[in-house]
Amino acid sequence: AQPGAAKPAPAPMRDLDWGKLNFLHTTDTHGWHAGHLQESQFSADWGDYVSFARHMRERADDLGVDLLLVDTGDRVEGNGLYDASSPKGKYYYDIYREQQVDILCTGNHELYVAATADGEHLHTVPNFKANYVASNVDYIDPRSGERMPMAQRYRKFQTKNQKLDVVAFGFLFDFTGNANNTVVQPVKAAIREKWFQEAIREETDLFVVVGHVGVRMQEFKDIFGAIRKQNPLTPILFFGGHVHVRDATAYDPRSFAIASGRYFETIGWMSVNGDLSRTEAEALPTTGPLAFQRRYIDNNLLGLHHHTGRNATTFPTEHGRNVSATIANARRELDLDYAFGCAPKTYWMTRSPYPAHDSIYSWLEEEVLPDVAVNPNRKEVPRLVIANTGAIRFDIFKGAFTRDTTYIISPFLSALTYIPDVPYHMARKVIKLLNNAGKIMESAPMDSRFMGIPEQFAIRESIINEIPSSATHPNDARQKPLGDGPSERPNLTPGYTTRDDIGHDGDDTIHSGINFYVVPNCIQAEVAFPSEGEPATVDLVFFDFITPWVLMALRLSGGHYDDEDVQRYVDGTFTELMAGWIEKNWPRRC
Ligand SMILES: Nc1ccn([C@@H]2O[C@H](COP(=O)(O)O)[C@@H](O)[C@H]2O)c(=O)n1
Repeated sequence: AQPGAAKPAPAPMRDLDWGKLNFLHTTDTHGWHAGHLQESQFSADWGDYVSFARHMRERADDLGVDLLLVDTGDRVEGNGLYDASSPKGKYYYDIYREQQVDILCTGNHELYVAATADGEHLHTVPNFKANYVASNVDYIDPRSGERMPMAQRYRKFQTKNQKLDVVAFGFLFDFTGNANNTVVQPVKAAIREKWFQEAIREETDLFVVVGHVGVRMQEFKDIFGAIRKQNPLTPILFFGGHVHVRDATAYDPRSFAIASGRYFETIGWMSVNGDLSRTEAEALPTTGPLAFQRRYIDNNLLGLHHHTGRNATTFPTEHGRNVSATIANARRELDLDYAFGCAPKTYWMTRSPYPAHDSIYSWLEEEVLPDVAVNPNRKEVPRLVIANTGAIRFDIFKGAFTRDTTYIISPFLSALTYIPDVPYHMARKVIKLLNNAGKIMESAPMDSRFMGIPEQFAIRESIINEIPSSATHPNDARQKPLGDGPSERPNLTPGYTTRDDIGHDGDDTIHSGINFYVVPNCIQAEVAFPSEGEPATVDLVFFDFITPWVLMALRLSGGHYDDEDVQRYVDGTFTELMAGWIEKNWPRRC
C-alpha cells in the first residue's frame, strides 16, 4: 500500500475455492493503481497485486493447477496517476506493465481521445504483445493512415501446468464515441468474420472471452451464441467490465461470466472444476458437469494476506515493493497530494438520494454550476445549465480535496457549451426529456443511459438497506445488508454486499450494506432568472458530451438546432473550473 494509505480493519472472510483452472480479474481500474488511499477496504496498490499474483501462481504450481490473470480494459482516465502527467500516462504505462497479465483487451476509455489510443498502441499493446487481444478494435497509423488490428484478433495458448488449450478473444462493446484514429467493429459483424469463424473451429479445451462488455449486454450473448453453436460442450468463460459492478451469471451450464467492479476496488476470482481436458472428457462415457466458483476480493492487504496465508512480513515480494515504490515516486513527482481546499463534509454520488444536502449532484447544481457557468459577455442572460451525472465519477470525502481528487471526480475534458437565446418554453422541456425520454432515446448510440453513471446500466432501482436483517451467520444466504447506521453485527464495516445470479455469497469480505440511490441522467441549475415571471428566452448551457441528446431533446420540443448552433460558453475544462471553485470557496487547510 502507499505511504499514508488507510489501514484495513479485520473483517469476517469467505475463502477462495480453487479449481483446476483459476483466474484473477481486474477491470475498469481507471488509473487507480495506487489503490484507494482514503478507503481502508481498497487500499492495496498495484505492487501488492504483483506480490499477491506471485503467491497465487506459486500455490497453483504446488497444487498442479493453473492460474491466469485477465484484465478487461478501461485501465486509464479517472485518477491523477494517469491523468495528471503531461503527457497523460507518463508513469502509468511502466507501472501497469509490471503485472504479468495473461489476457487483456481494450476498453472505451482507451479510445475516447486520439492521444490515449496512440498511447495504448505505443505502450500497452507492445508491452503485452503476446497477450493483448483486440477482436473488434483497429488502430489507424497517424503517419501512413494504414488501418491495422490494435492487436492480434485472438490468442491460442496452453496453460502452464495442465497444458490445457485455450482460445481467447478480447472484445469491446459496440462503442461509437471513439476518436478517429481507431475503428470499433460492431460485435455482430466481427463474429461473422472469417478469422472468427475459423477461431471457433480450433481444437481447444476451452474458450475464454475477455471483454469490455457488461455480462448482461447483448454483445456477450451474441459471442456466446456463435461459439456455442459450433461447440456444443466446450466450456466458455467470460470476463466482463464497463458497467462498474460486481456481477456473475451463466449463459448455460457449461459457461460462466463474471464482472469485477471498478477502480481497483475488486480483484475478481473465478475457478472451474470438472473434465476440462477434451481428450480426457472424450474418453468418458458421458460429459461430467462443470463447477464454477466466483469471489469478489476487496483490494486490501488484510484480505490479500488472508487468501495467501501470509502476513505483513511474508507477503510483500521484492518486485511488489519496487512497484509500490515506483508508484509513490510518481505520485510525489505529480504532486498529487497538493490540496486545492478542504471538503467540509462528504458528498455522495449514490449513497444519498438526489436532491440532498450531502448529494454531490445537489452541490454541483446549487453551488458550483451557478458560479462557474458564467460567460462575462452574457452574465445577465438567464440560463439553464445542464450537467450529465456520468461526468462525475466518484464521491468527495470530507477532508483534503487534492490534485488527485480533481481527476478522480471528473477526469474528462468536458467543456461547457451553449446555444444562445433558446425560447424558454422549449428549453425548459430538455431536462425532462434527457431524464425520461423512454423509447425515443433507448437504442444505441442515442441510449440516454450513456449520459448517466455506468453503474445504472446494471442497477435500475435504488437499493436501500435501512431495515436490519435478522440473519447473523456469515454464510447465511438470507443475510441482508445492514446499512451505514448501527448494525446487528457491529463489527461489520460497510461495503459491497453483492447479489448476483449465483447467490449472495460472492464477496470475500462480509460487510454491512451500503445504500444505492438511483440518480437521473442529468441535473440542471437555473441561473440569473428574473425574480418574478419566466424569461422569454434563455441560454441553454450544457456539457459538450451530451450535445447529441440535447439537440434531439430540442428537436422533440419543436426547436431545430444543430451542431453549428452550439458554441463554447466558458474557457477551461469542467475539471479546472471545479478545482478553481474549490480553491475560492473551501478553506485551504483542514
Ligand atoms: N467525455 C465524457 C466521456 C464519458 N462520460 C461519461 O462516462 C460514461 C462512460 O464511463 P465508462 O467508465 O463506463 O466508460 C459515459 O456513459 C458518460 O456518462 C462523460 O460524461 N464525458
